[in-house]
Amino acid sequence: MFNSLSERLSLTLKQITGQSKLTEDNIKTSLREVRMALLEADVALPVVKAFIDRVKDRAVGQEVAEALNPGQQFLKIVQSELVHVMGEQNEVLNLKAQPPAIILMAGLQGAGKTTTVAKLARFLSEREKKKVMVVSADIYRPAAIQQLETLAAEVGALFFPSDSSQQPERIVRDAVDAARKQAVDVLLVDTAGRLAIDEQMMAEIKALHKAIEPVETLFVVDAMTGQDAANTAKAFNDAIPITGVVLSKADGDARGGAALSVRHITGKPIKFIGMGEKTDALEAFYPDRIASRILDMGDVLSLIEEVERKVDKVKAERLAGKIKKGKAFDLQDFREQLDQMSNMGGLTGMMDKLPGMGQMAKAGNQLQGAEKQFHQMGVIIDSMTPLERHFPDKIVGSRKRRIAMGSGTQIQDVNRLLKQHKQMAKMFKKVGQKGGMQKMMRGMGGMMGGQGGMAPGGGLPPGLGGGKSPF
Ligand SMILES: Nc1nc2c(ncn2[C@@H]2O[C@H](COP(=O)(O)OP(=O)(O)OP(=O)(O)O)[C@@H](O)[C@H]2O)c(=O)[nH]1
Repeated sequence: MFNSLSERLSLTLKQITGQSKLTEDNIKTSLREVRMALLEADVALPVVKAFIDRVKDRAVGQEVAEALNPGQQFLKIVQSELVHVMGEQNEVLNLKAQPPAIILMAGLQGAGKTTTVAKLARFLSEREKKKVMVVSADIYRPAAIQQLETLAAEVGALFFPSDSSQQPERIVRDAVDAARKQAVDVLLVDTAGRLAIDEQMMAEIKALHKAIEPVETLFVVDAMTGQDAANTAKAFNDAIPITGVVLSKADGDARGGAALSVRHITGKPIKFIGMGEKTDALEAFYPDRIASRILDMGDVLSLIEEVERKVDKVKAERLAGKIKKGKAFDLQDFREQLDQMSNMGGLTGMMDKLPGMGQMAKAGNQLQGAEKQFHQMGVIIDSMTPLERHFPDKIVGSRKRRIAMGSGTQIQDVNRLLKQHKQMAKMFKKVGQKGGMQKMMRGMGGMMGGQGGMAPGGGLPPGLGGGKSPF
């Protein structure tokens, strides 16, 4: 995410770090570099201009903190201006309405509306404990209604059926009635996309807006379209006031132009970012956290939240208890650890959020190689019987060949997995015997489990933002 911008800015800021003093001259060079970095990231020109002016004013002005050197000082100003340009704070959804609170979703074709409706439904029901209903008013693409129905079932939201012979206005009015009768807290309304913002789209959505008076109107834009995303959102907002923007596909956006332009150009906040195709890949938009990611300073808070949400605490506690009691770490335990890691977005997903690791994550090939290997290990373990997973030492040569065949791998892959597991099991045994559990958990960043892994600040190695482990 935002790799190119982050790389460019990190380089620029490194250059100025060596300076003993911030002068008009060396600021000029650095500002030019920052400007170039922003333009290359496809940030809209008025935003770049305003950004550079503010950084310049503050850097040349009276902001000398004694504890900082000029490079750090400059970095601090750039960071706080990045936060400023993205809107300072996270803006939460406004759900204060006579139930159902209605959220109208709009966006261009393929922007990611339907996926975002499903993600939001999941977000609201899982995290906010709301009863959610979804409805599609897209009568032009029958598959869109079906797509929403499937996704609704996946995320456990109520689905209000509609079909392409109906009028969008009728559909949404009926959905509101149904939602009211079923005591639904939030009704999410998916609408048809268009290739561009045209009169027909606006007329239809205006009518819908009038009919249901949504408490939130969210415009979904594809982050990869850069500053165009901000301009499209502005054009839409000029016709119907939106309450916020959802930036989809931010996971594939190396530039960051949309994230940095939307607020300034539209005056509206980005409320969420889409970070993948799956229904759990939605993050609330925090300007300060995104600024840290852009500057490769990590986003430890998001990582901790993710650990808390995604790590299966029951399994992690069970493993911690097992090891403390000196019981064997078997292949089933190993499999569960692989699953936990994959839930966390794999190695690359985690690295991206650790300070200073962004560049490493970008170097990516090795990481991707490791991810592939983890995936392969999972498949191999799945091809074993429960007994084999529990007693891997008993797996004989002929079974290894069958396991390799069953998992589409080679016998040497199976051997490698068994060897790696043996080493891990040995380490766990030693740790269990010596009561060195705490030390090991701390060393492993607590990701492998135990109470410490789940506590805020305990999920990361000290020095990487995790602070003291509660162990
Ligand atoms: N990588 C990634 N892909 C996404 C994200 N959000 C949506 N997509 C993908 O983008 C494509 C289009 O998403 P849809 O949700 O169907 O888009 P839409 O706006 O409803 O499309 P129309 O109904 O045709 O206007 C799908 O392949 C989604 O899986 C995201 O945050 N990250």
